Amino acid sequence: MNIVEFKDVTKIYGRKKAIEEFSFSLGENKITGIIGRNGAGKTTLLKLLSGFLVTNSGQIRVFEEDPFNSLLVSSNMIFVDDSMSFNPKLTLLEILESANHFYEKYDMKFALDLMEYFSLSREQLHRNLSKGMQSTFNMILGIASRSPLTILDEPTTGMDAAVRKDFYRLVLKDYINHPRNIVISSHLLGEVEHILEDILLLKEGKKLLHMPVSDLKNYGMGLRGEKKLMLEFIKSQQVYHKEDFGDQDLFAVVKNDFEKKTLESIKSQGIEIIPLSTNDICVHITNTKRGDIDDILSKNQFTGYNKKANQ
Ligand SMILES: Nc1ncnc2c1ncn2[C@@H]1O[C@H](COP(=O)(O)OP(=O)(O)OP(=O)(O)O)[C@@H](O)[C@H]1O
Repeated sequence: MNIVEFKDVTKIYGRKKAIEEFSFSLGENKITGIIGRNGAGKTTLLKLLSGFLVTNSGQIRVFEEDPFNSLLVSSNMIFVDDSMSFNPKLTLLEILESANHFYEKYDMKFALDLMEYFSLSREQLHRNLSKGMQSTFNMILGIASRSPLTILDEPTTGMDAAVRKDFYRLVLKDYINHPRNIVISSHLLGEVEHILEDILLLKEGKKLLHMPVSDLKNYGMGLRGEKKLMLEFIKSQQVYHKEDFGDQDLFAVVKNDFEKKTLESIKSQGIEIIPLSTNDICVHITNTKRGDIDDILSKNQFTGYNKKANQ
């Protein structure tokens, strides 16, 4: 059974289409990464999924219901992000107690053990915690809920490196012991990919791909060779990125839908095949800019910003 179904979903803020004709589904018990650059639409997608936002068009089903105003969805789902707000008078213990009351599978002992491990005092108020400690507490609240649909929106914001490491280990181990659907958004695939099974990649509100992380490794590849030869070869390919490499060569990132014999033929012509990391593949296929940061730097290094000329 699919836990989540999106069919042609569009969400517009003013004139901005944050999510556009988006369709995907999530089966049972997986860790899925929602990956995309800043502004790609990750948070909007997760808020639609959680029933916090209504669509402009299209259909969403979560546990076979429209998530908006659904008690079934809210009691089986937890949404964790760094802007969670609580009654300011409640202590951390009281917040956990109310979650324990609401969520059927809540593991209060686990939550309290984690609080102790991360040096969070039960008597503290949430608003008095540092940013990183708030994220840590929110993560404890979310993981201990054991919600069938656990949504973590950029959960590591503000956490230091050691806490991040513990966080990823905790999510993975707890998921193995208590399988459920965990959806994590991030703009850093490299940081989360070791705990993900599937990746849903967004670009400018649209779905670019949804596949097992292991398949993403072969989705794109780097090619380098003599410029003229390369330009001739890549003109019939889907090219995500190209840049000069020295005076003579060109480097390009292309979609990998080549047959084995084509690869052998290009190698024999002197084009080198360069394997890319999944993170590099994501960066290149979600790139929206023309040129790169070096172009801006080289344009500005001698002149600087001339206020008068620009007035
Ligand atoms: N409440 C809003 N009103 C108007 N525009 C919005 C609103 N929320 C989001 N947007 C716009 O919708 C687009 C998608 O935003 P969203 O927050 O979903 O992206 P994101 O992928 O989560 O970004 P980030 O990684 O920077 O958090 C952006 O262009 C953003 O400016």
